[in-house]
Amino acid sequence: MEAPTRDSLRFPASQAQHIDPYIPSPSTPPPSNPISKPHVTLTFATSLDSQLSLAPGVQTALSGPESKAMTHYLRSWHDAILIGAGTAIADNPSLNCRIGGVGGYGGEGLERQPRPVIIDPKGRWNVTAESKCVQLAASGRGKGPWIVTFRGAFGREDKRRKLLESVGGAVLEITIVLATTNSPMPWSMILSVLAGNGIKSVMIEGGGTVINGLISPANIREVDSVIITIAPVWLGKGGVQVCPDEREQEGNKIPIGRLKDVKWLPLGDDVVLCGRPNGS
Ligand SMILES: NC(=O)C1=CN([C@@H]2O[C@H](COP(=O)(O)OP(=O)(O)OC[C@H]3O[C@@H](n4cnc5c(N)ncnc54)[C@H](OP(=O)(O)O)[C@@H]3O)[C@@H](O)[C@H]2O)C=CC1
Ligand SMILES: Nc1nc(O)c(N)c(N[C@@H]2O[C@H](COP(=O)(O)O)[C@@H](O)[C@H]2O)n1
Repeated sequence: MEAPTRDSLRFPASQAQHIDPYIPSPSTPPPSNPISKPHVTLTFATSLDSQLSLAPGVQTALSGPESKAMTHYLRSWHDAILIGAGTAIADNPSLNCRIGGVGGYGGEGLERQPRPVIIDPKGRWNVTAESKCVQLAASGRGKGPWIVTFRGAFGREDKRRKLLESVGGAVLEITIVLATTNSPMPWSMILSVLAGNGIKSVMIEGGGTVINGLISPANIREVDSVIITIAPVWLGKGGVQVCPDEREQEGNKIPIGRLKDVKWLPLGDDVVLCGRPNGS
């Protein structure tokens, strides 16, 4: 293995040992046989007022350097990293792993680089050769992105499809009859498409629509573990909030859910909360 590059990140083993039980890592490798659903780690950074960013469409740095390194450690142990179209458009993200020793940052080829996956049912993301994740794939520092979409959103001749394919990415199409054109894709279907394409573990990073959808009672069973960075900052009203729809039972409001196997890990100025949804 080559030496890690100067711009690579490092996450110490003394901290990684607390995270490893929640992810498919050396101590808990994924199964070798084909699976119907990948391991799902839901992971994001939030403010003290439960917000992901200052405003819709705005990227906001919340994680400090230590928790950012933790996120890249997670990226190094998942086959894929998934975001919604809103995040792809707002952030122009890299979606690669910059931990020293992985492919492109001192390691061989694309070893332990996650596959970027963007949920874009209507083909809203204007991915170009200048998009960061495309540039990284073209220069061997990340895998080509996959877009999961409805059949027809990207035509056969759509130049975005050809661009993705030229860097090892793809458009994965779902054919399904939904109640309305705005109905969400069922998460079970998204995850089964990923499993069918060899993905055994996926970390889902956001944004608000994706997270609130996954922590709703209908979908929370799809989530295996939750790793949340909490930054010591209030962003104020008007940001992108993590707050799922309320839940009622026999006319009374009840909690959406609670985590079990909880661990709190201070990392720099932030604290990282690990847990598993009760029932998973
Ligand atoms: N702090 C953090 O850790 C993170 C912060 N962010 C921030 O979050 C914000 C973006 O959040 P948001 O605007 O809610 O966008 P999202 O990234 O959640 O994307 C939402 C869009 O993705 C598509 N989508 C999501 N789920 C589904 C589904 N089940 N089926 C079909 N389509 C789906 C829809 O596209 P369509 O509308 O075309 O149907 C939807 O409008 C940005 O400001 C970003 O910076 C993002 C990630 C992490
Ligand atoms: N862990 C974390 N902390 C923050 O403060 C963030 N804003 C995010 N955002 C997520 O990371 C993506 C950007 O990552 P790259 O460095 O460009 O690879 C962004 O798209 C969000 O998914 N995450």
